[in-house]
Amino acid sequence: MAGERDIAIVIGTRPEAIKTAPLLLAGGHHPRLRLRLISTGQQPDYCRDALAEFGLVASHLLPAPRPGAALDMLVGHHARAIMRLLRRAPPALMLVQGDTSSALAGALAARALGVPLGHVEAGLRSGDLTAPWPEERNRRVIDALADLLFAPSVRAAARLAAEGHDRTRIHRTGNTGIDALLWMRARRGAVLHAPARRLILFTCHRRESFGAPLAAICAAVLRLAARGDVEILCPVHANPAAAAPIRALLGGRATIRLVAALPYSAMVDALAGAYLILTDSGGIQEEAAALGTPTLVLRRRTERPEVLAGGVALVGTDTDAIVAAAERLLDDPAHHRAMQKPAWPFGKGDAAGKILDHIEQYFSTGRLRDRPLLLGDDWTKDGAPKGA
Ligand SMILES: CC(=O)N[C@@H]1[C@@H](OP(=O)(O)OP(=O)(O)OC[C@H]2O[C@@H](n3ccc(=O)[nH]c3=O)[C@H](O)[C@@H]2O)O[C@H](CO)[C@@H](O)[C@@H]1O
Repeated sequence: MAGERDIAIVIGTRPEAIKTAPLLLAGGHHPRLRLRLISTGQQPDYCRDALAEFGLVASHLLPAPRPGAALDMLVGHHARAIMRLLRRAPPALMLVQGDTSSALAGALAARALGVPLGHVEAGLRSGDLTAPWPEERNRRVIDALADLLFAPSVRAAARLAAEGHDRTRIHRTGNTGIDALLWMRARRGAVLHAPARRLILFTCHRRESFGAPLAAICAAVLRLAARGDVEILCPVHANPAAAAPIRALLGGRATIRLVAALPYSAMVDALAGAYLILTDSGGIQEEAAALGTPTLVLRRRTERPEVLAGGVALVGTDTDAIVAAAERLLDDPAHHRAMQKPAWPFGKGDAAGKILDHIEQYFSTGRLRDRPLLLGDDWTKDGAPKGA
């Protein structure tokens, strides 16, 4: 259509597919923006399956890197492939989501092509470059390269301002992961809680968990499984570095179900129906907070401290600490009820529409808003969030 702006969205992994789906759904019939998805091939099957859950297909699938390529080699591989695809007809704007190698590659390619860049989920920080690695590094670099910073929370927007980013580029939109969660929940049936044996949903796939931390986490899971009053469901990530030890340590137990990665629809059912969630995932922290499912985060650090006010607790990777926190939730109904508090620090599911509005404004005014978004009823004069 004449006058349409071409927006290229780069994705590479399952969470990126899930978190960009709402943008495609919201922008599907936009009169002035034409959105298309470029899948880098970092996790092609996960992306294809996750998009299919929303009735979506990527417009382009780039050649996958050779198996076993080192993580930082992926960035160069994906960036070159993106530039080869776009250099003859660069888009009006590129969007990347989150903090993966594909997201960093998309940001570098946008800069090399001279194309404006938007970052969805900008400003998440753990404050530790080693945890999570390389995501903390990736998102800091992407934010330094981006023209539009879509912050998922008040804290993330404040962090960007504190880092000196131009406040007129910072837009507090909420996270599209909540849009995806609510979209899927609206299409699923009522939540079925297992009356007799309570469901514990367990996922673990982060690089910094590999080795001793993962062994300690699995030792905690085995102790909980031995109680006899819980059923543990563990969707095993395709990454062999996570899958092999989990299968070796947890396989063959009657009360532990190891399954392949769940379709997003089934995952949302499990998140809503679980009595307790044990996870080192990032997105699941946001989803669990919104659903009010008590969750123990199996990490040293989280870039989502906003969720810790509700029913999500950071417990680390020590076996005894995980067992103690889980058993308190299993044996103290009042404590479990107190943790069943939905919290919405990452928005109410309208982030995609806000992002598209800001993109349109960027094009229509040719520059960003005059009045920095950070001043207003949520913010003090020096840009700190009120009550933070
Ligand atoms: C440092 C960090 O935290 N970075 C995060 C990381 O994503 P993550 O840690 O959230 O990754 P996963 O846990 O793999 O995916 C989670 C999604 O997948 C769904 N799911 C899970 C298991 C399954 O069997 N079936 C599913 O459907 C689940 O409900 C959820 O929506 O990278 C993203 C992209 O850059 C970032 O945005 C995000 O901050």
